[in-house]
Amino acid sequence: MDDWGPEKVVCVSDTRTGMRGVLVLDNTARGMGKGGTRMSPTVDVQEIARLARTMTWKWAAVDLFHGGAKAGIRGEPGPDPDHPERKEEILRAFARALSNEVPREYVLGLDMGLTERDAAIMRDELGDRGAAVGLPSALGGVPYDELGVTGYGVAEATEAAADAIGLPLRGARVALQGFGAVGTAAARRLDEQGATVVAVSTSEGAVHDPQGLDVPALLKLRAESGDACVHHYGGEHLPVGGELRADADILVPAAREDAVDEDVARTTSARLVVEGANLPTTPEAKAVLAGRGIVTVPDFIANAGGVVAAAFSMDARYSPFRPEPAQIFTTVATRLRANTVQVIGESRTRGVTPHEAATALAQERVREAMELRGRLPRGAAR
Ligand SMILES: NC(=O)c1ccc[n+]([C@@H]2O[C@H](COP(=O)([O-])OP(=O)(O)OC[C@H]3O[C@@H](n4cnc5c(N)ncnc54)[C@H](O)[C@@H]3O)[C@@H](O)[C@H]2O)c1
Repeated sequence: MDDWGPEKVVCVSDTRTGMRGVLVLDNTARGMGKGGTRMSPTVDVQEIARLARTMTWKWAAVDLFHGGAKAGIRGEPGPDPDHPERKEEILRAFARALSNEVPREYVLGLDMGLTERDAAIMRDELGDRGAAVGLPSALGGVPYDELGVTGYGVAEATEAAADAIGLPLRGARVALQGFGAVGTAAARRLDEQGATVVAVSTSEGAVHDPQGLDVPALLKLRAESGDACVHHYGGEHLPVGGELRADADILVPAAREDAVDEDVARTTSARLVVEGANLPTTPEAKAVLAGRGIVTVPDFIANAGGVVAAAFSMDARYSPFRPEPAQIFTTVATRLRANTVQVIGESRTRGVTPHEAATALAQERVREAMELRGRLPRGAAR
């Protein structure tokens, strides 16, 4: 709890189904609270409050008018063989318990542990078309991962950042960690942009070719055999993590947290790191990269494509028309490019890291909105 928020915390429970959950509205100065709904056995108020705060900064950094919020349901998200209806009962109980807040103050959505089908159930329970986003496409939802919106945005941010540091993307060598929803879409777009993708990994291993991998062939193998695609691709194979040490101009960690550690930061040949995953660089590594003059595009700037798509879904809730993917892609490209250039510029002028610059920018935007709405704490400097 501080001057930013949270504005409202609602804990809910239901003894009949055993449902326990929480909704946190963090800061709504720039617009109504929006953030996904997660289900995990360890959810607690503090975790959801922290994630809601992250959403406050994420929306402000991408300059879209929503505020920070997040919701969580405590429970096993997987199927319960002894009680197959249990998850649905819990989801319905959770949605009912929040009927005062949803959809006026919060819209249910997807995060860890929930699927599109779960979003459909919660929307059904509240009987309001506006109650949830993240719906299956048969109900008008936007399939972000299928479209590859986030990875596309990562590639657009990469091109803008490369331009900003005087490194033409055409011909630049890119090493990519992770070949899932984000990694595949980033690789596809980077290939279209003329970059040379020299290394790609999945949890099964990595493939490497200093002359450039055949990205369309790898994408085809990925569609056929998932993460095992790396075993079916010819050429040089590296162990998991080898891709981060490959000779490259640009590093795109798009798989997991803390992948770029101090050792990678000290030895990488890259001039640019673009964070496709959430929190892929340790704080120590960030400091080392900054010290070596290697520019990092922060996660909440580079992977905000999903957030932009979520904004379109929010807008489309009461419309009978499906949001047009072409319009989403254009907005993702324009916004993420502009934000990347602005954050790199500010980090140079202020002499701070891009992460610090991005956070400061987001905080200034929220502060300005609070001031305009008369929400600054008494005595705060105006
Ligand atoms: N999907 C989105 O729209 C989105 C939006 C914002 C942020 N993110 C973040 O991006 C990251 C990736 O998400 P995703 O949706 O692509 O997940 P995903 O599950 O679709 O794919 C993850 C990929 O990473 C690989 N991987 C896992 N551990 C690895 C390791 N140690 N080394 C190499 N590869 C490894 C997996 O094999 C898989 O190919 C996560 O941090 C996620 O939070 C995703």
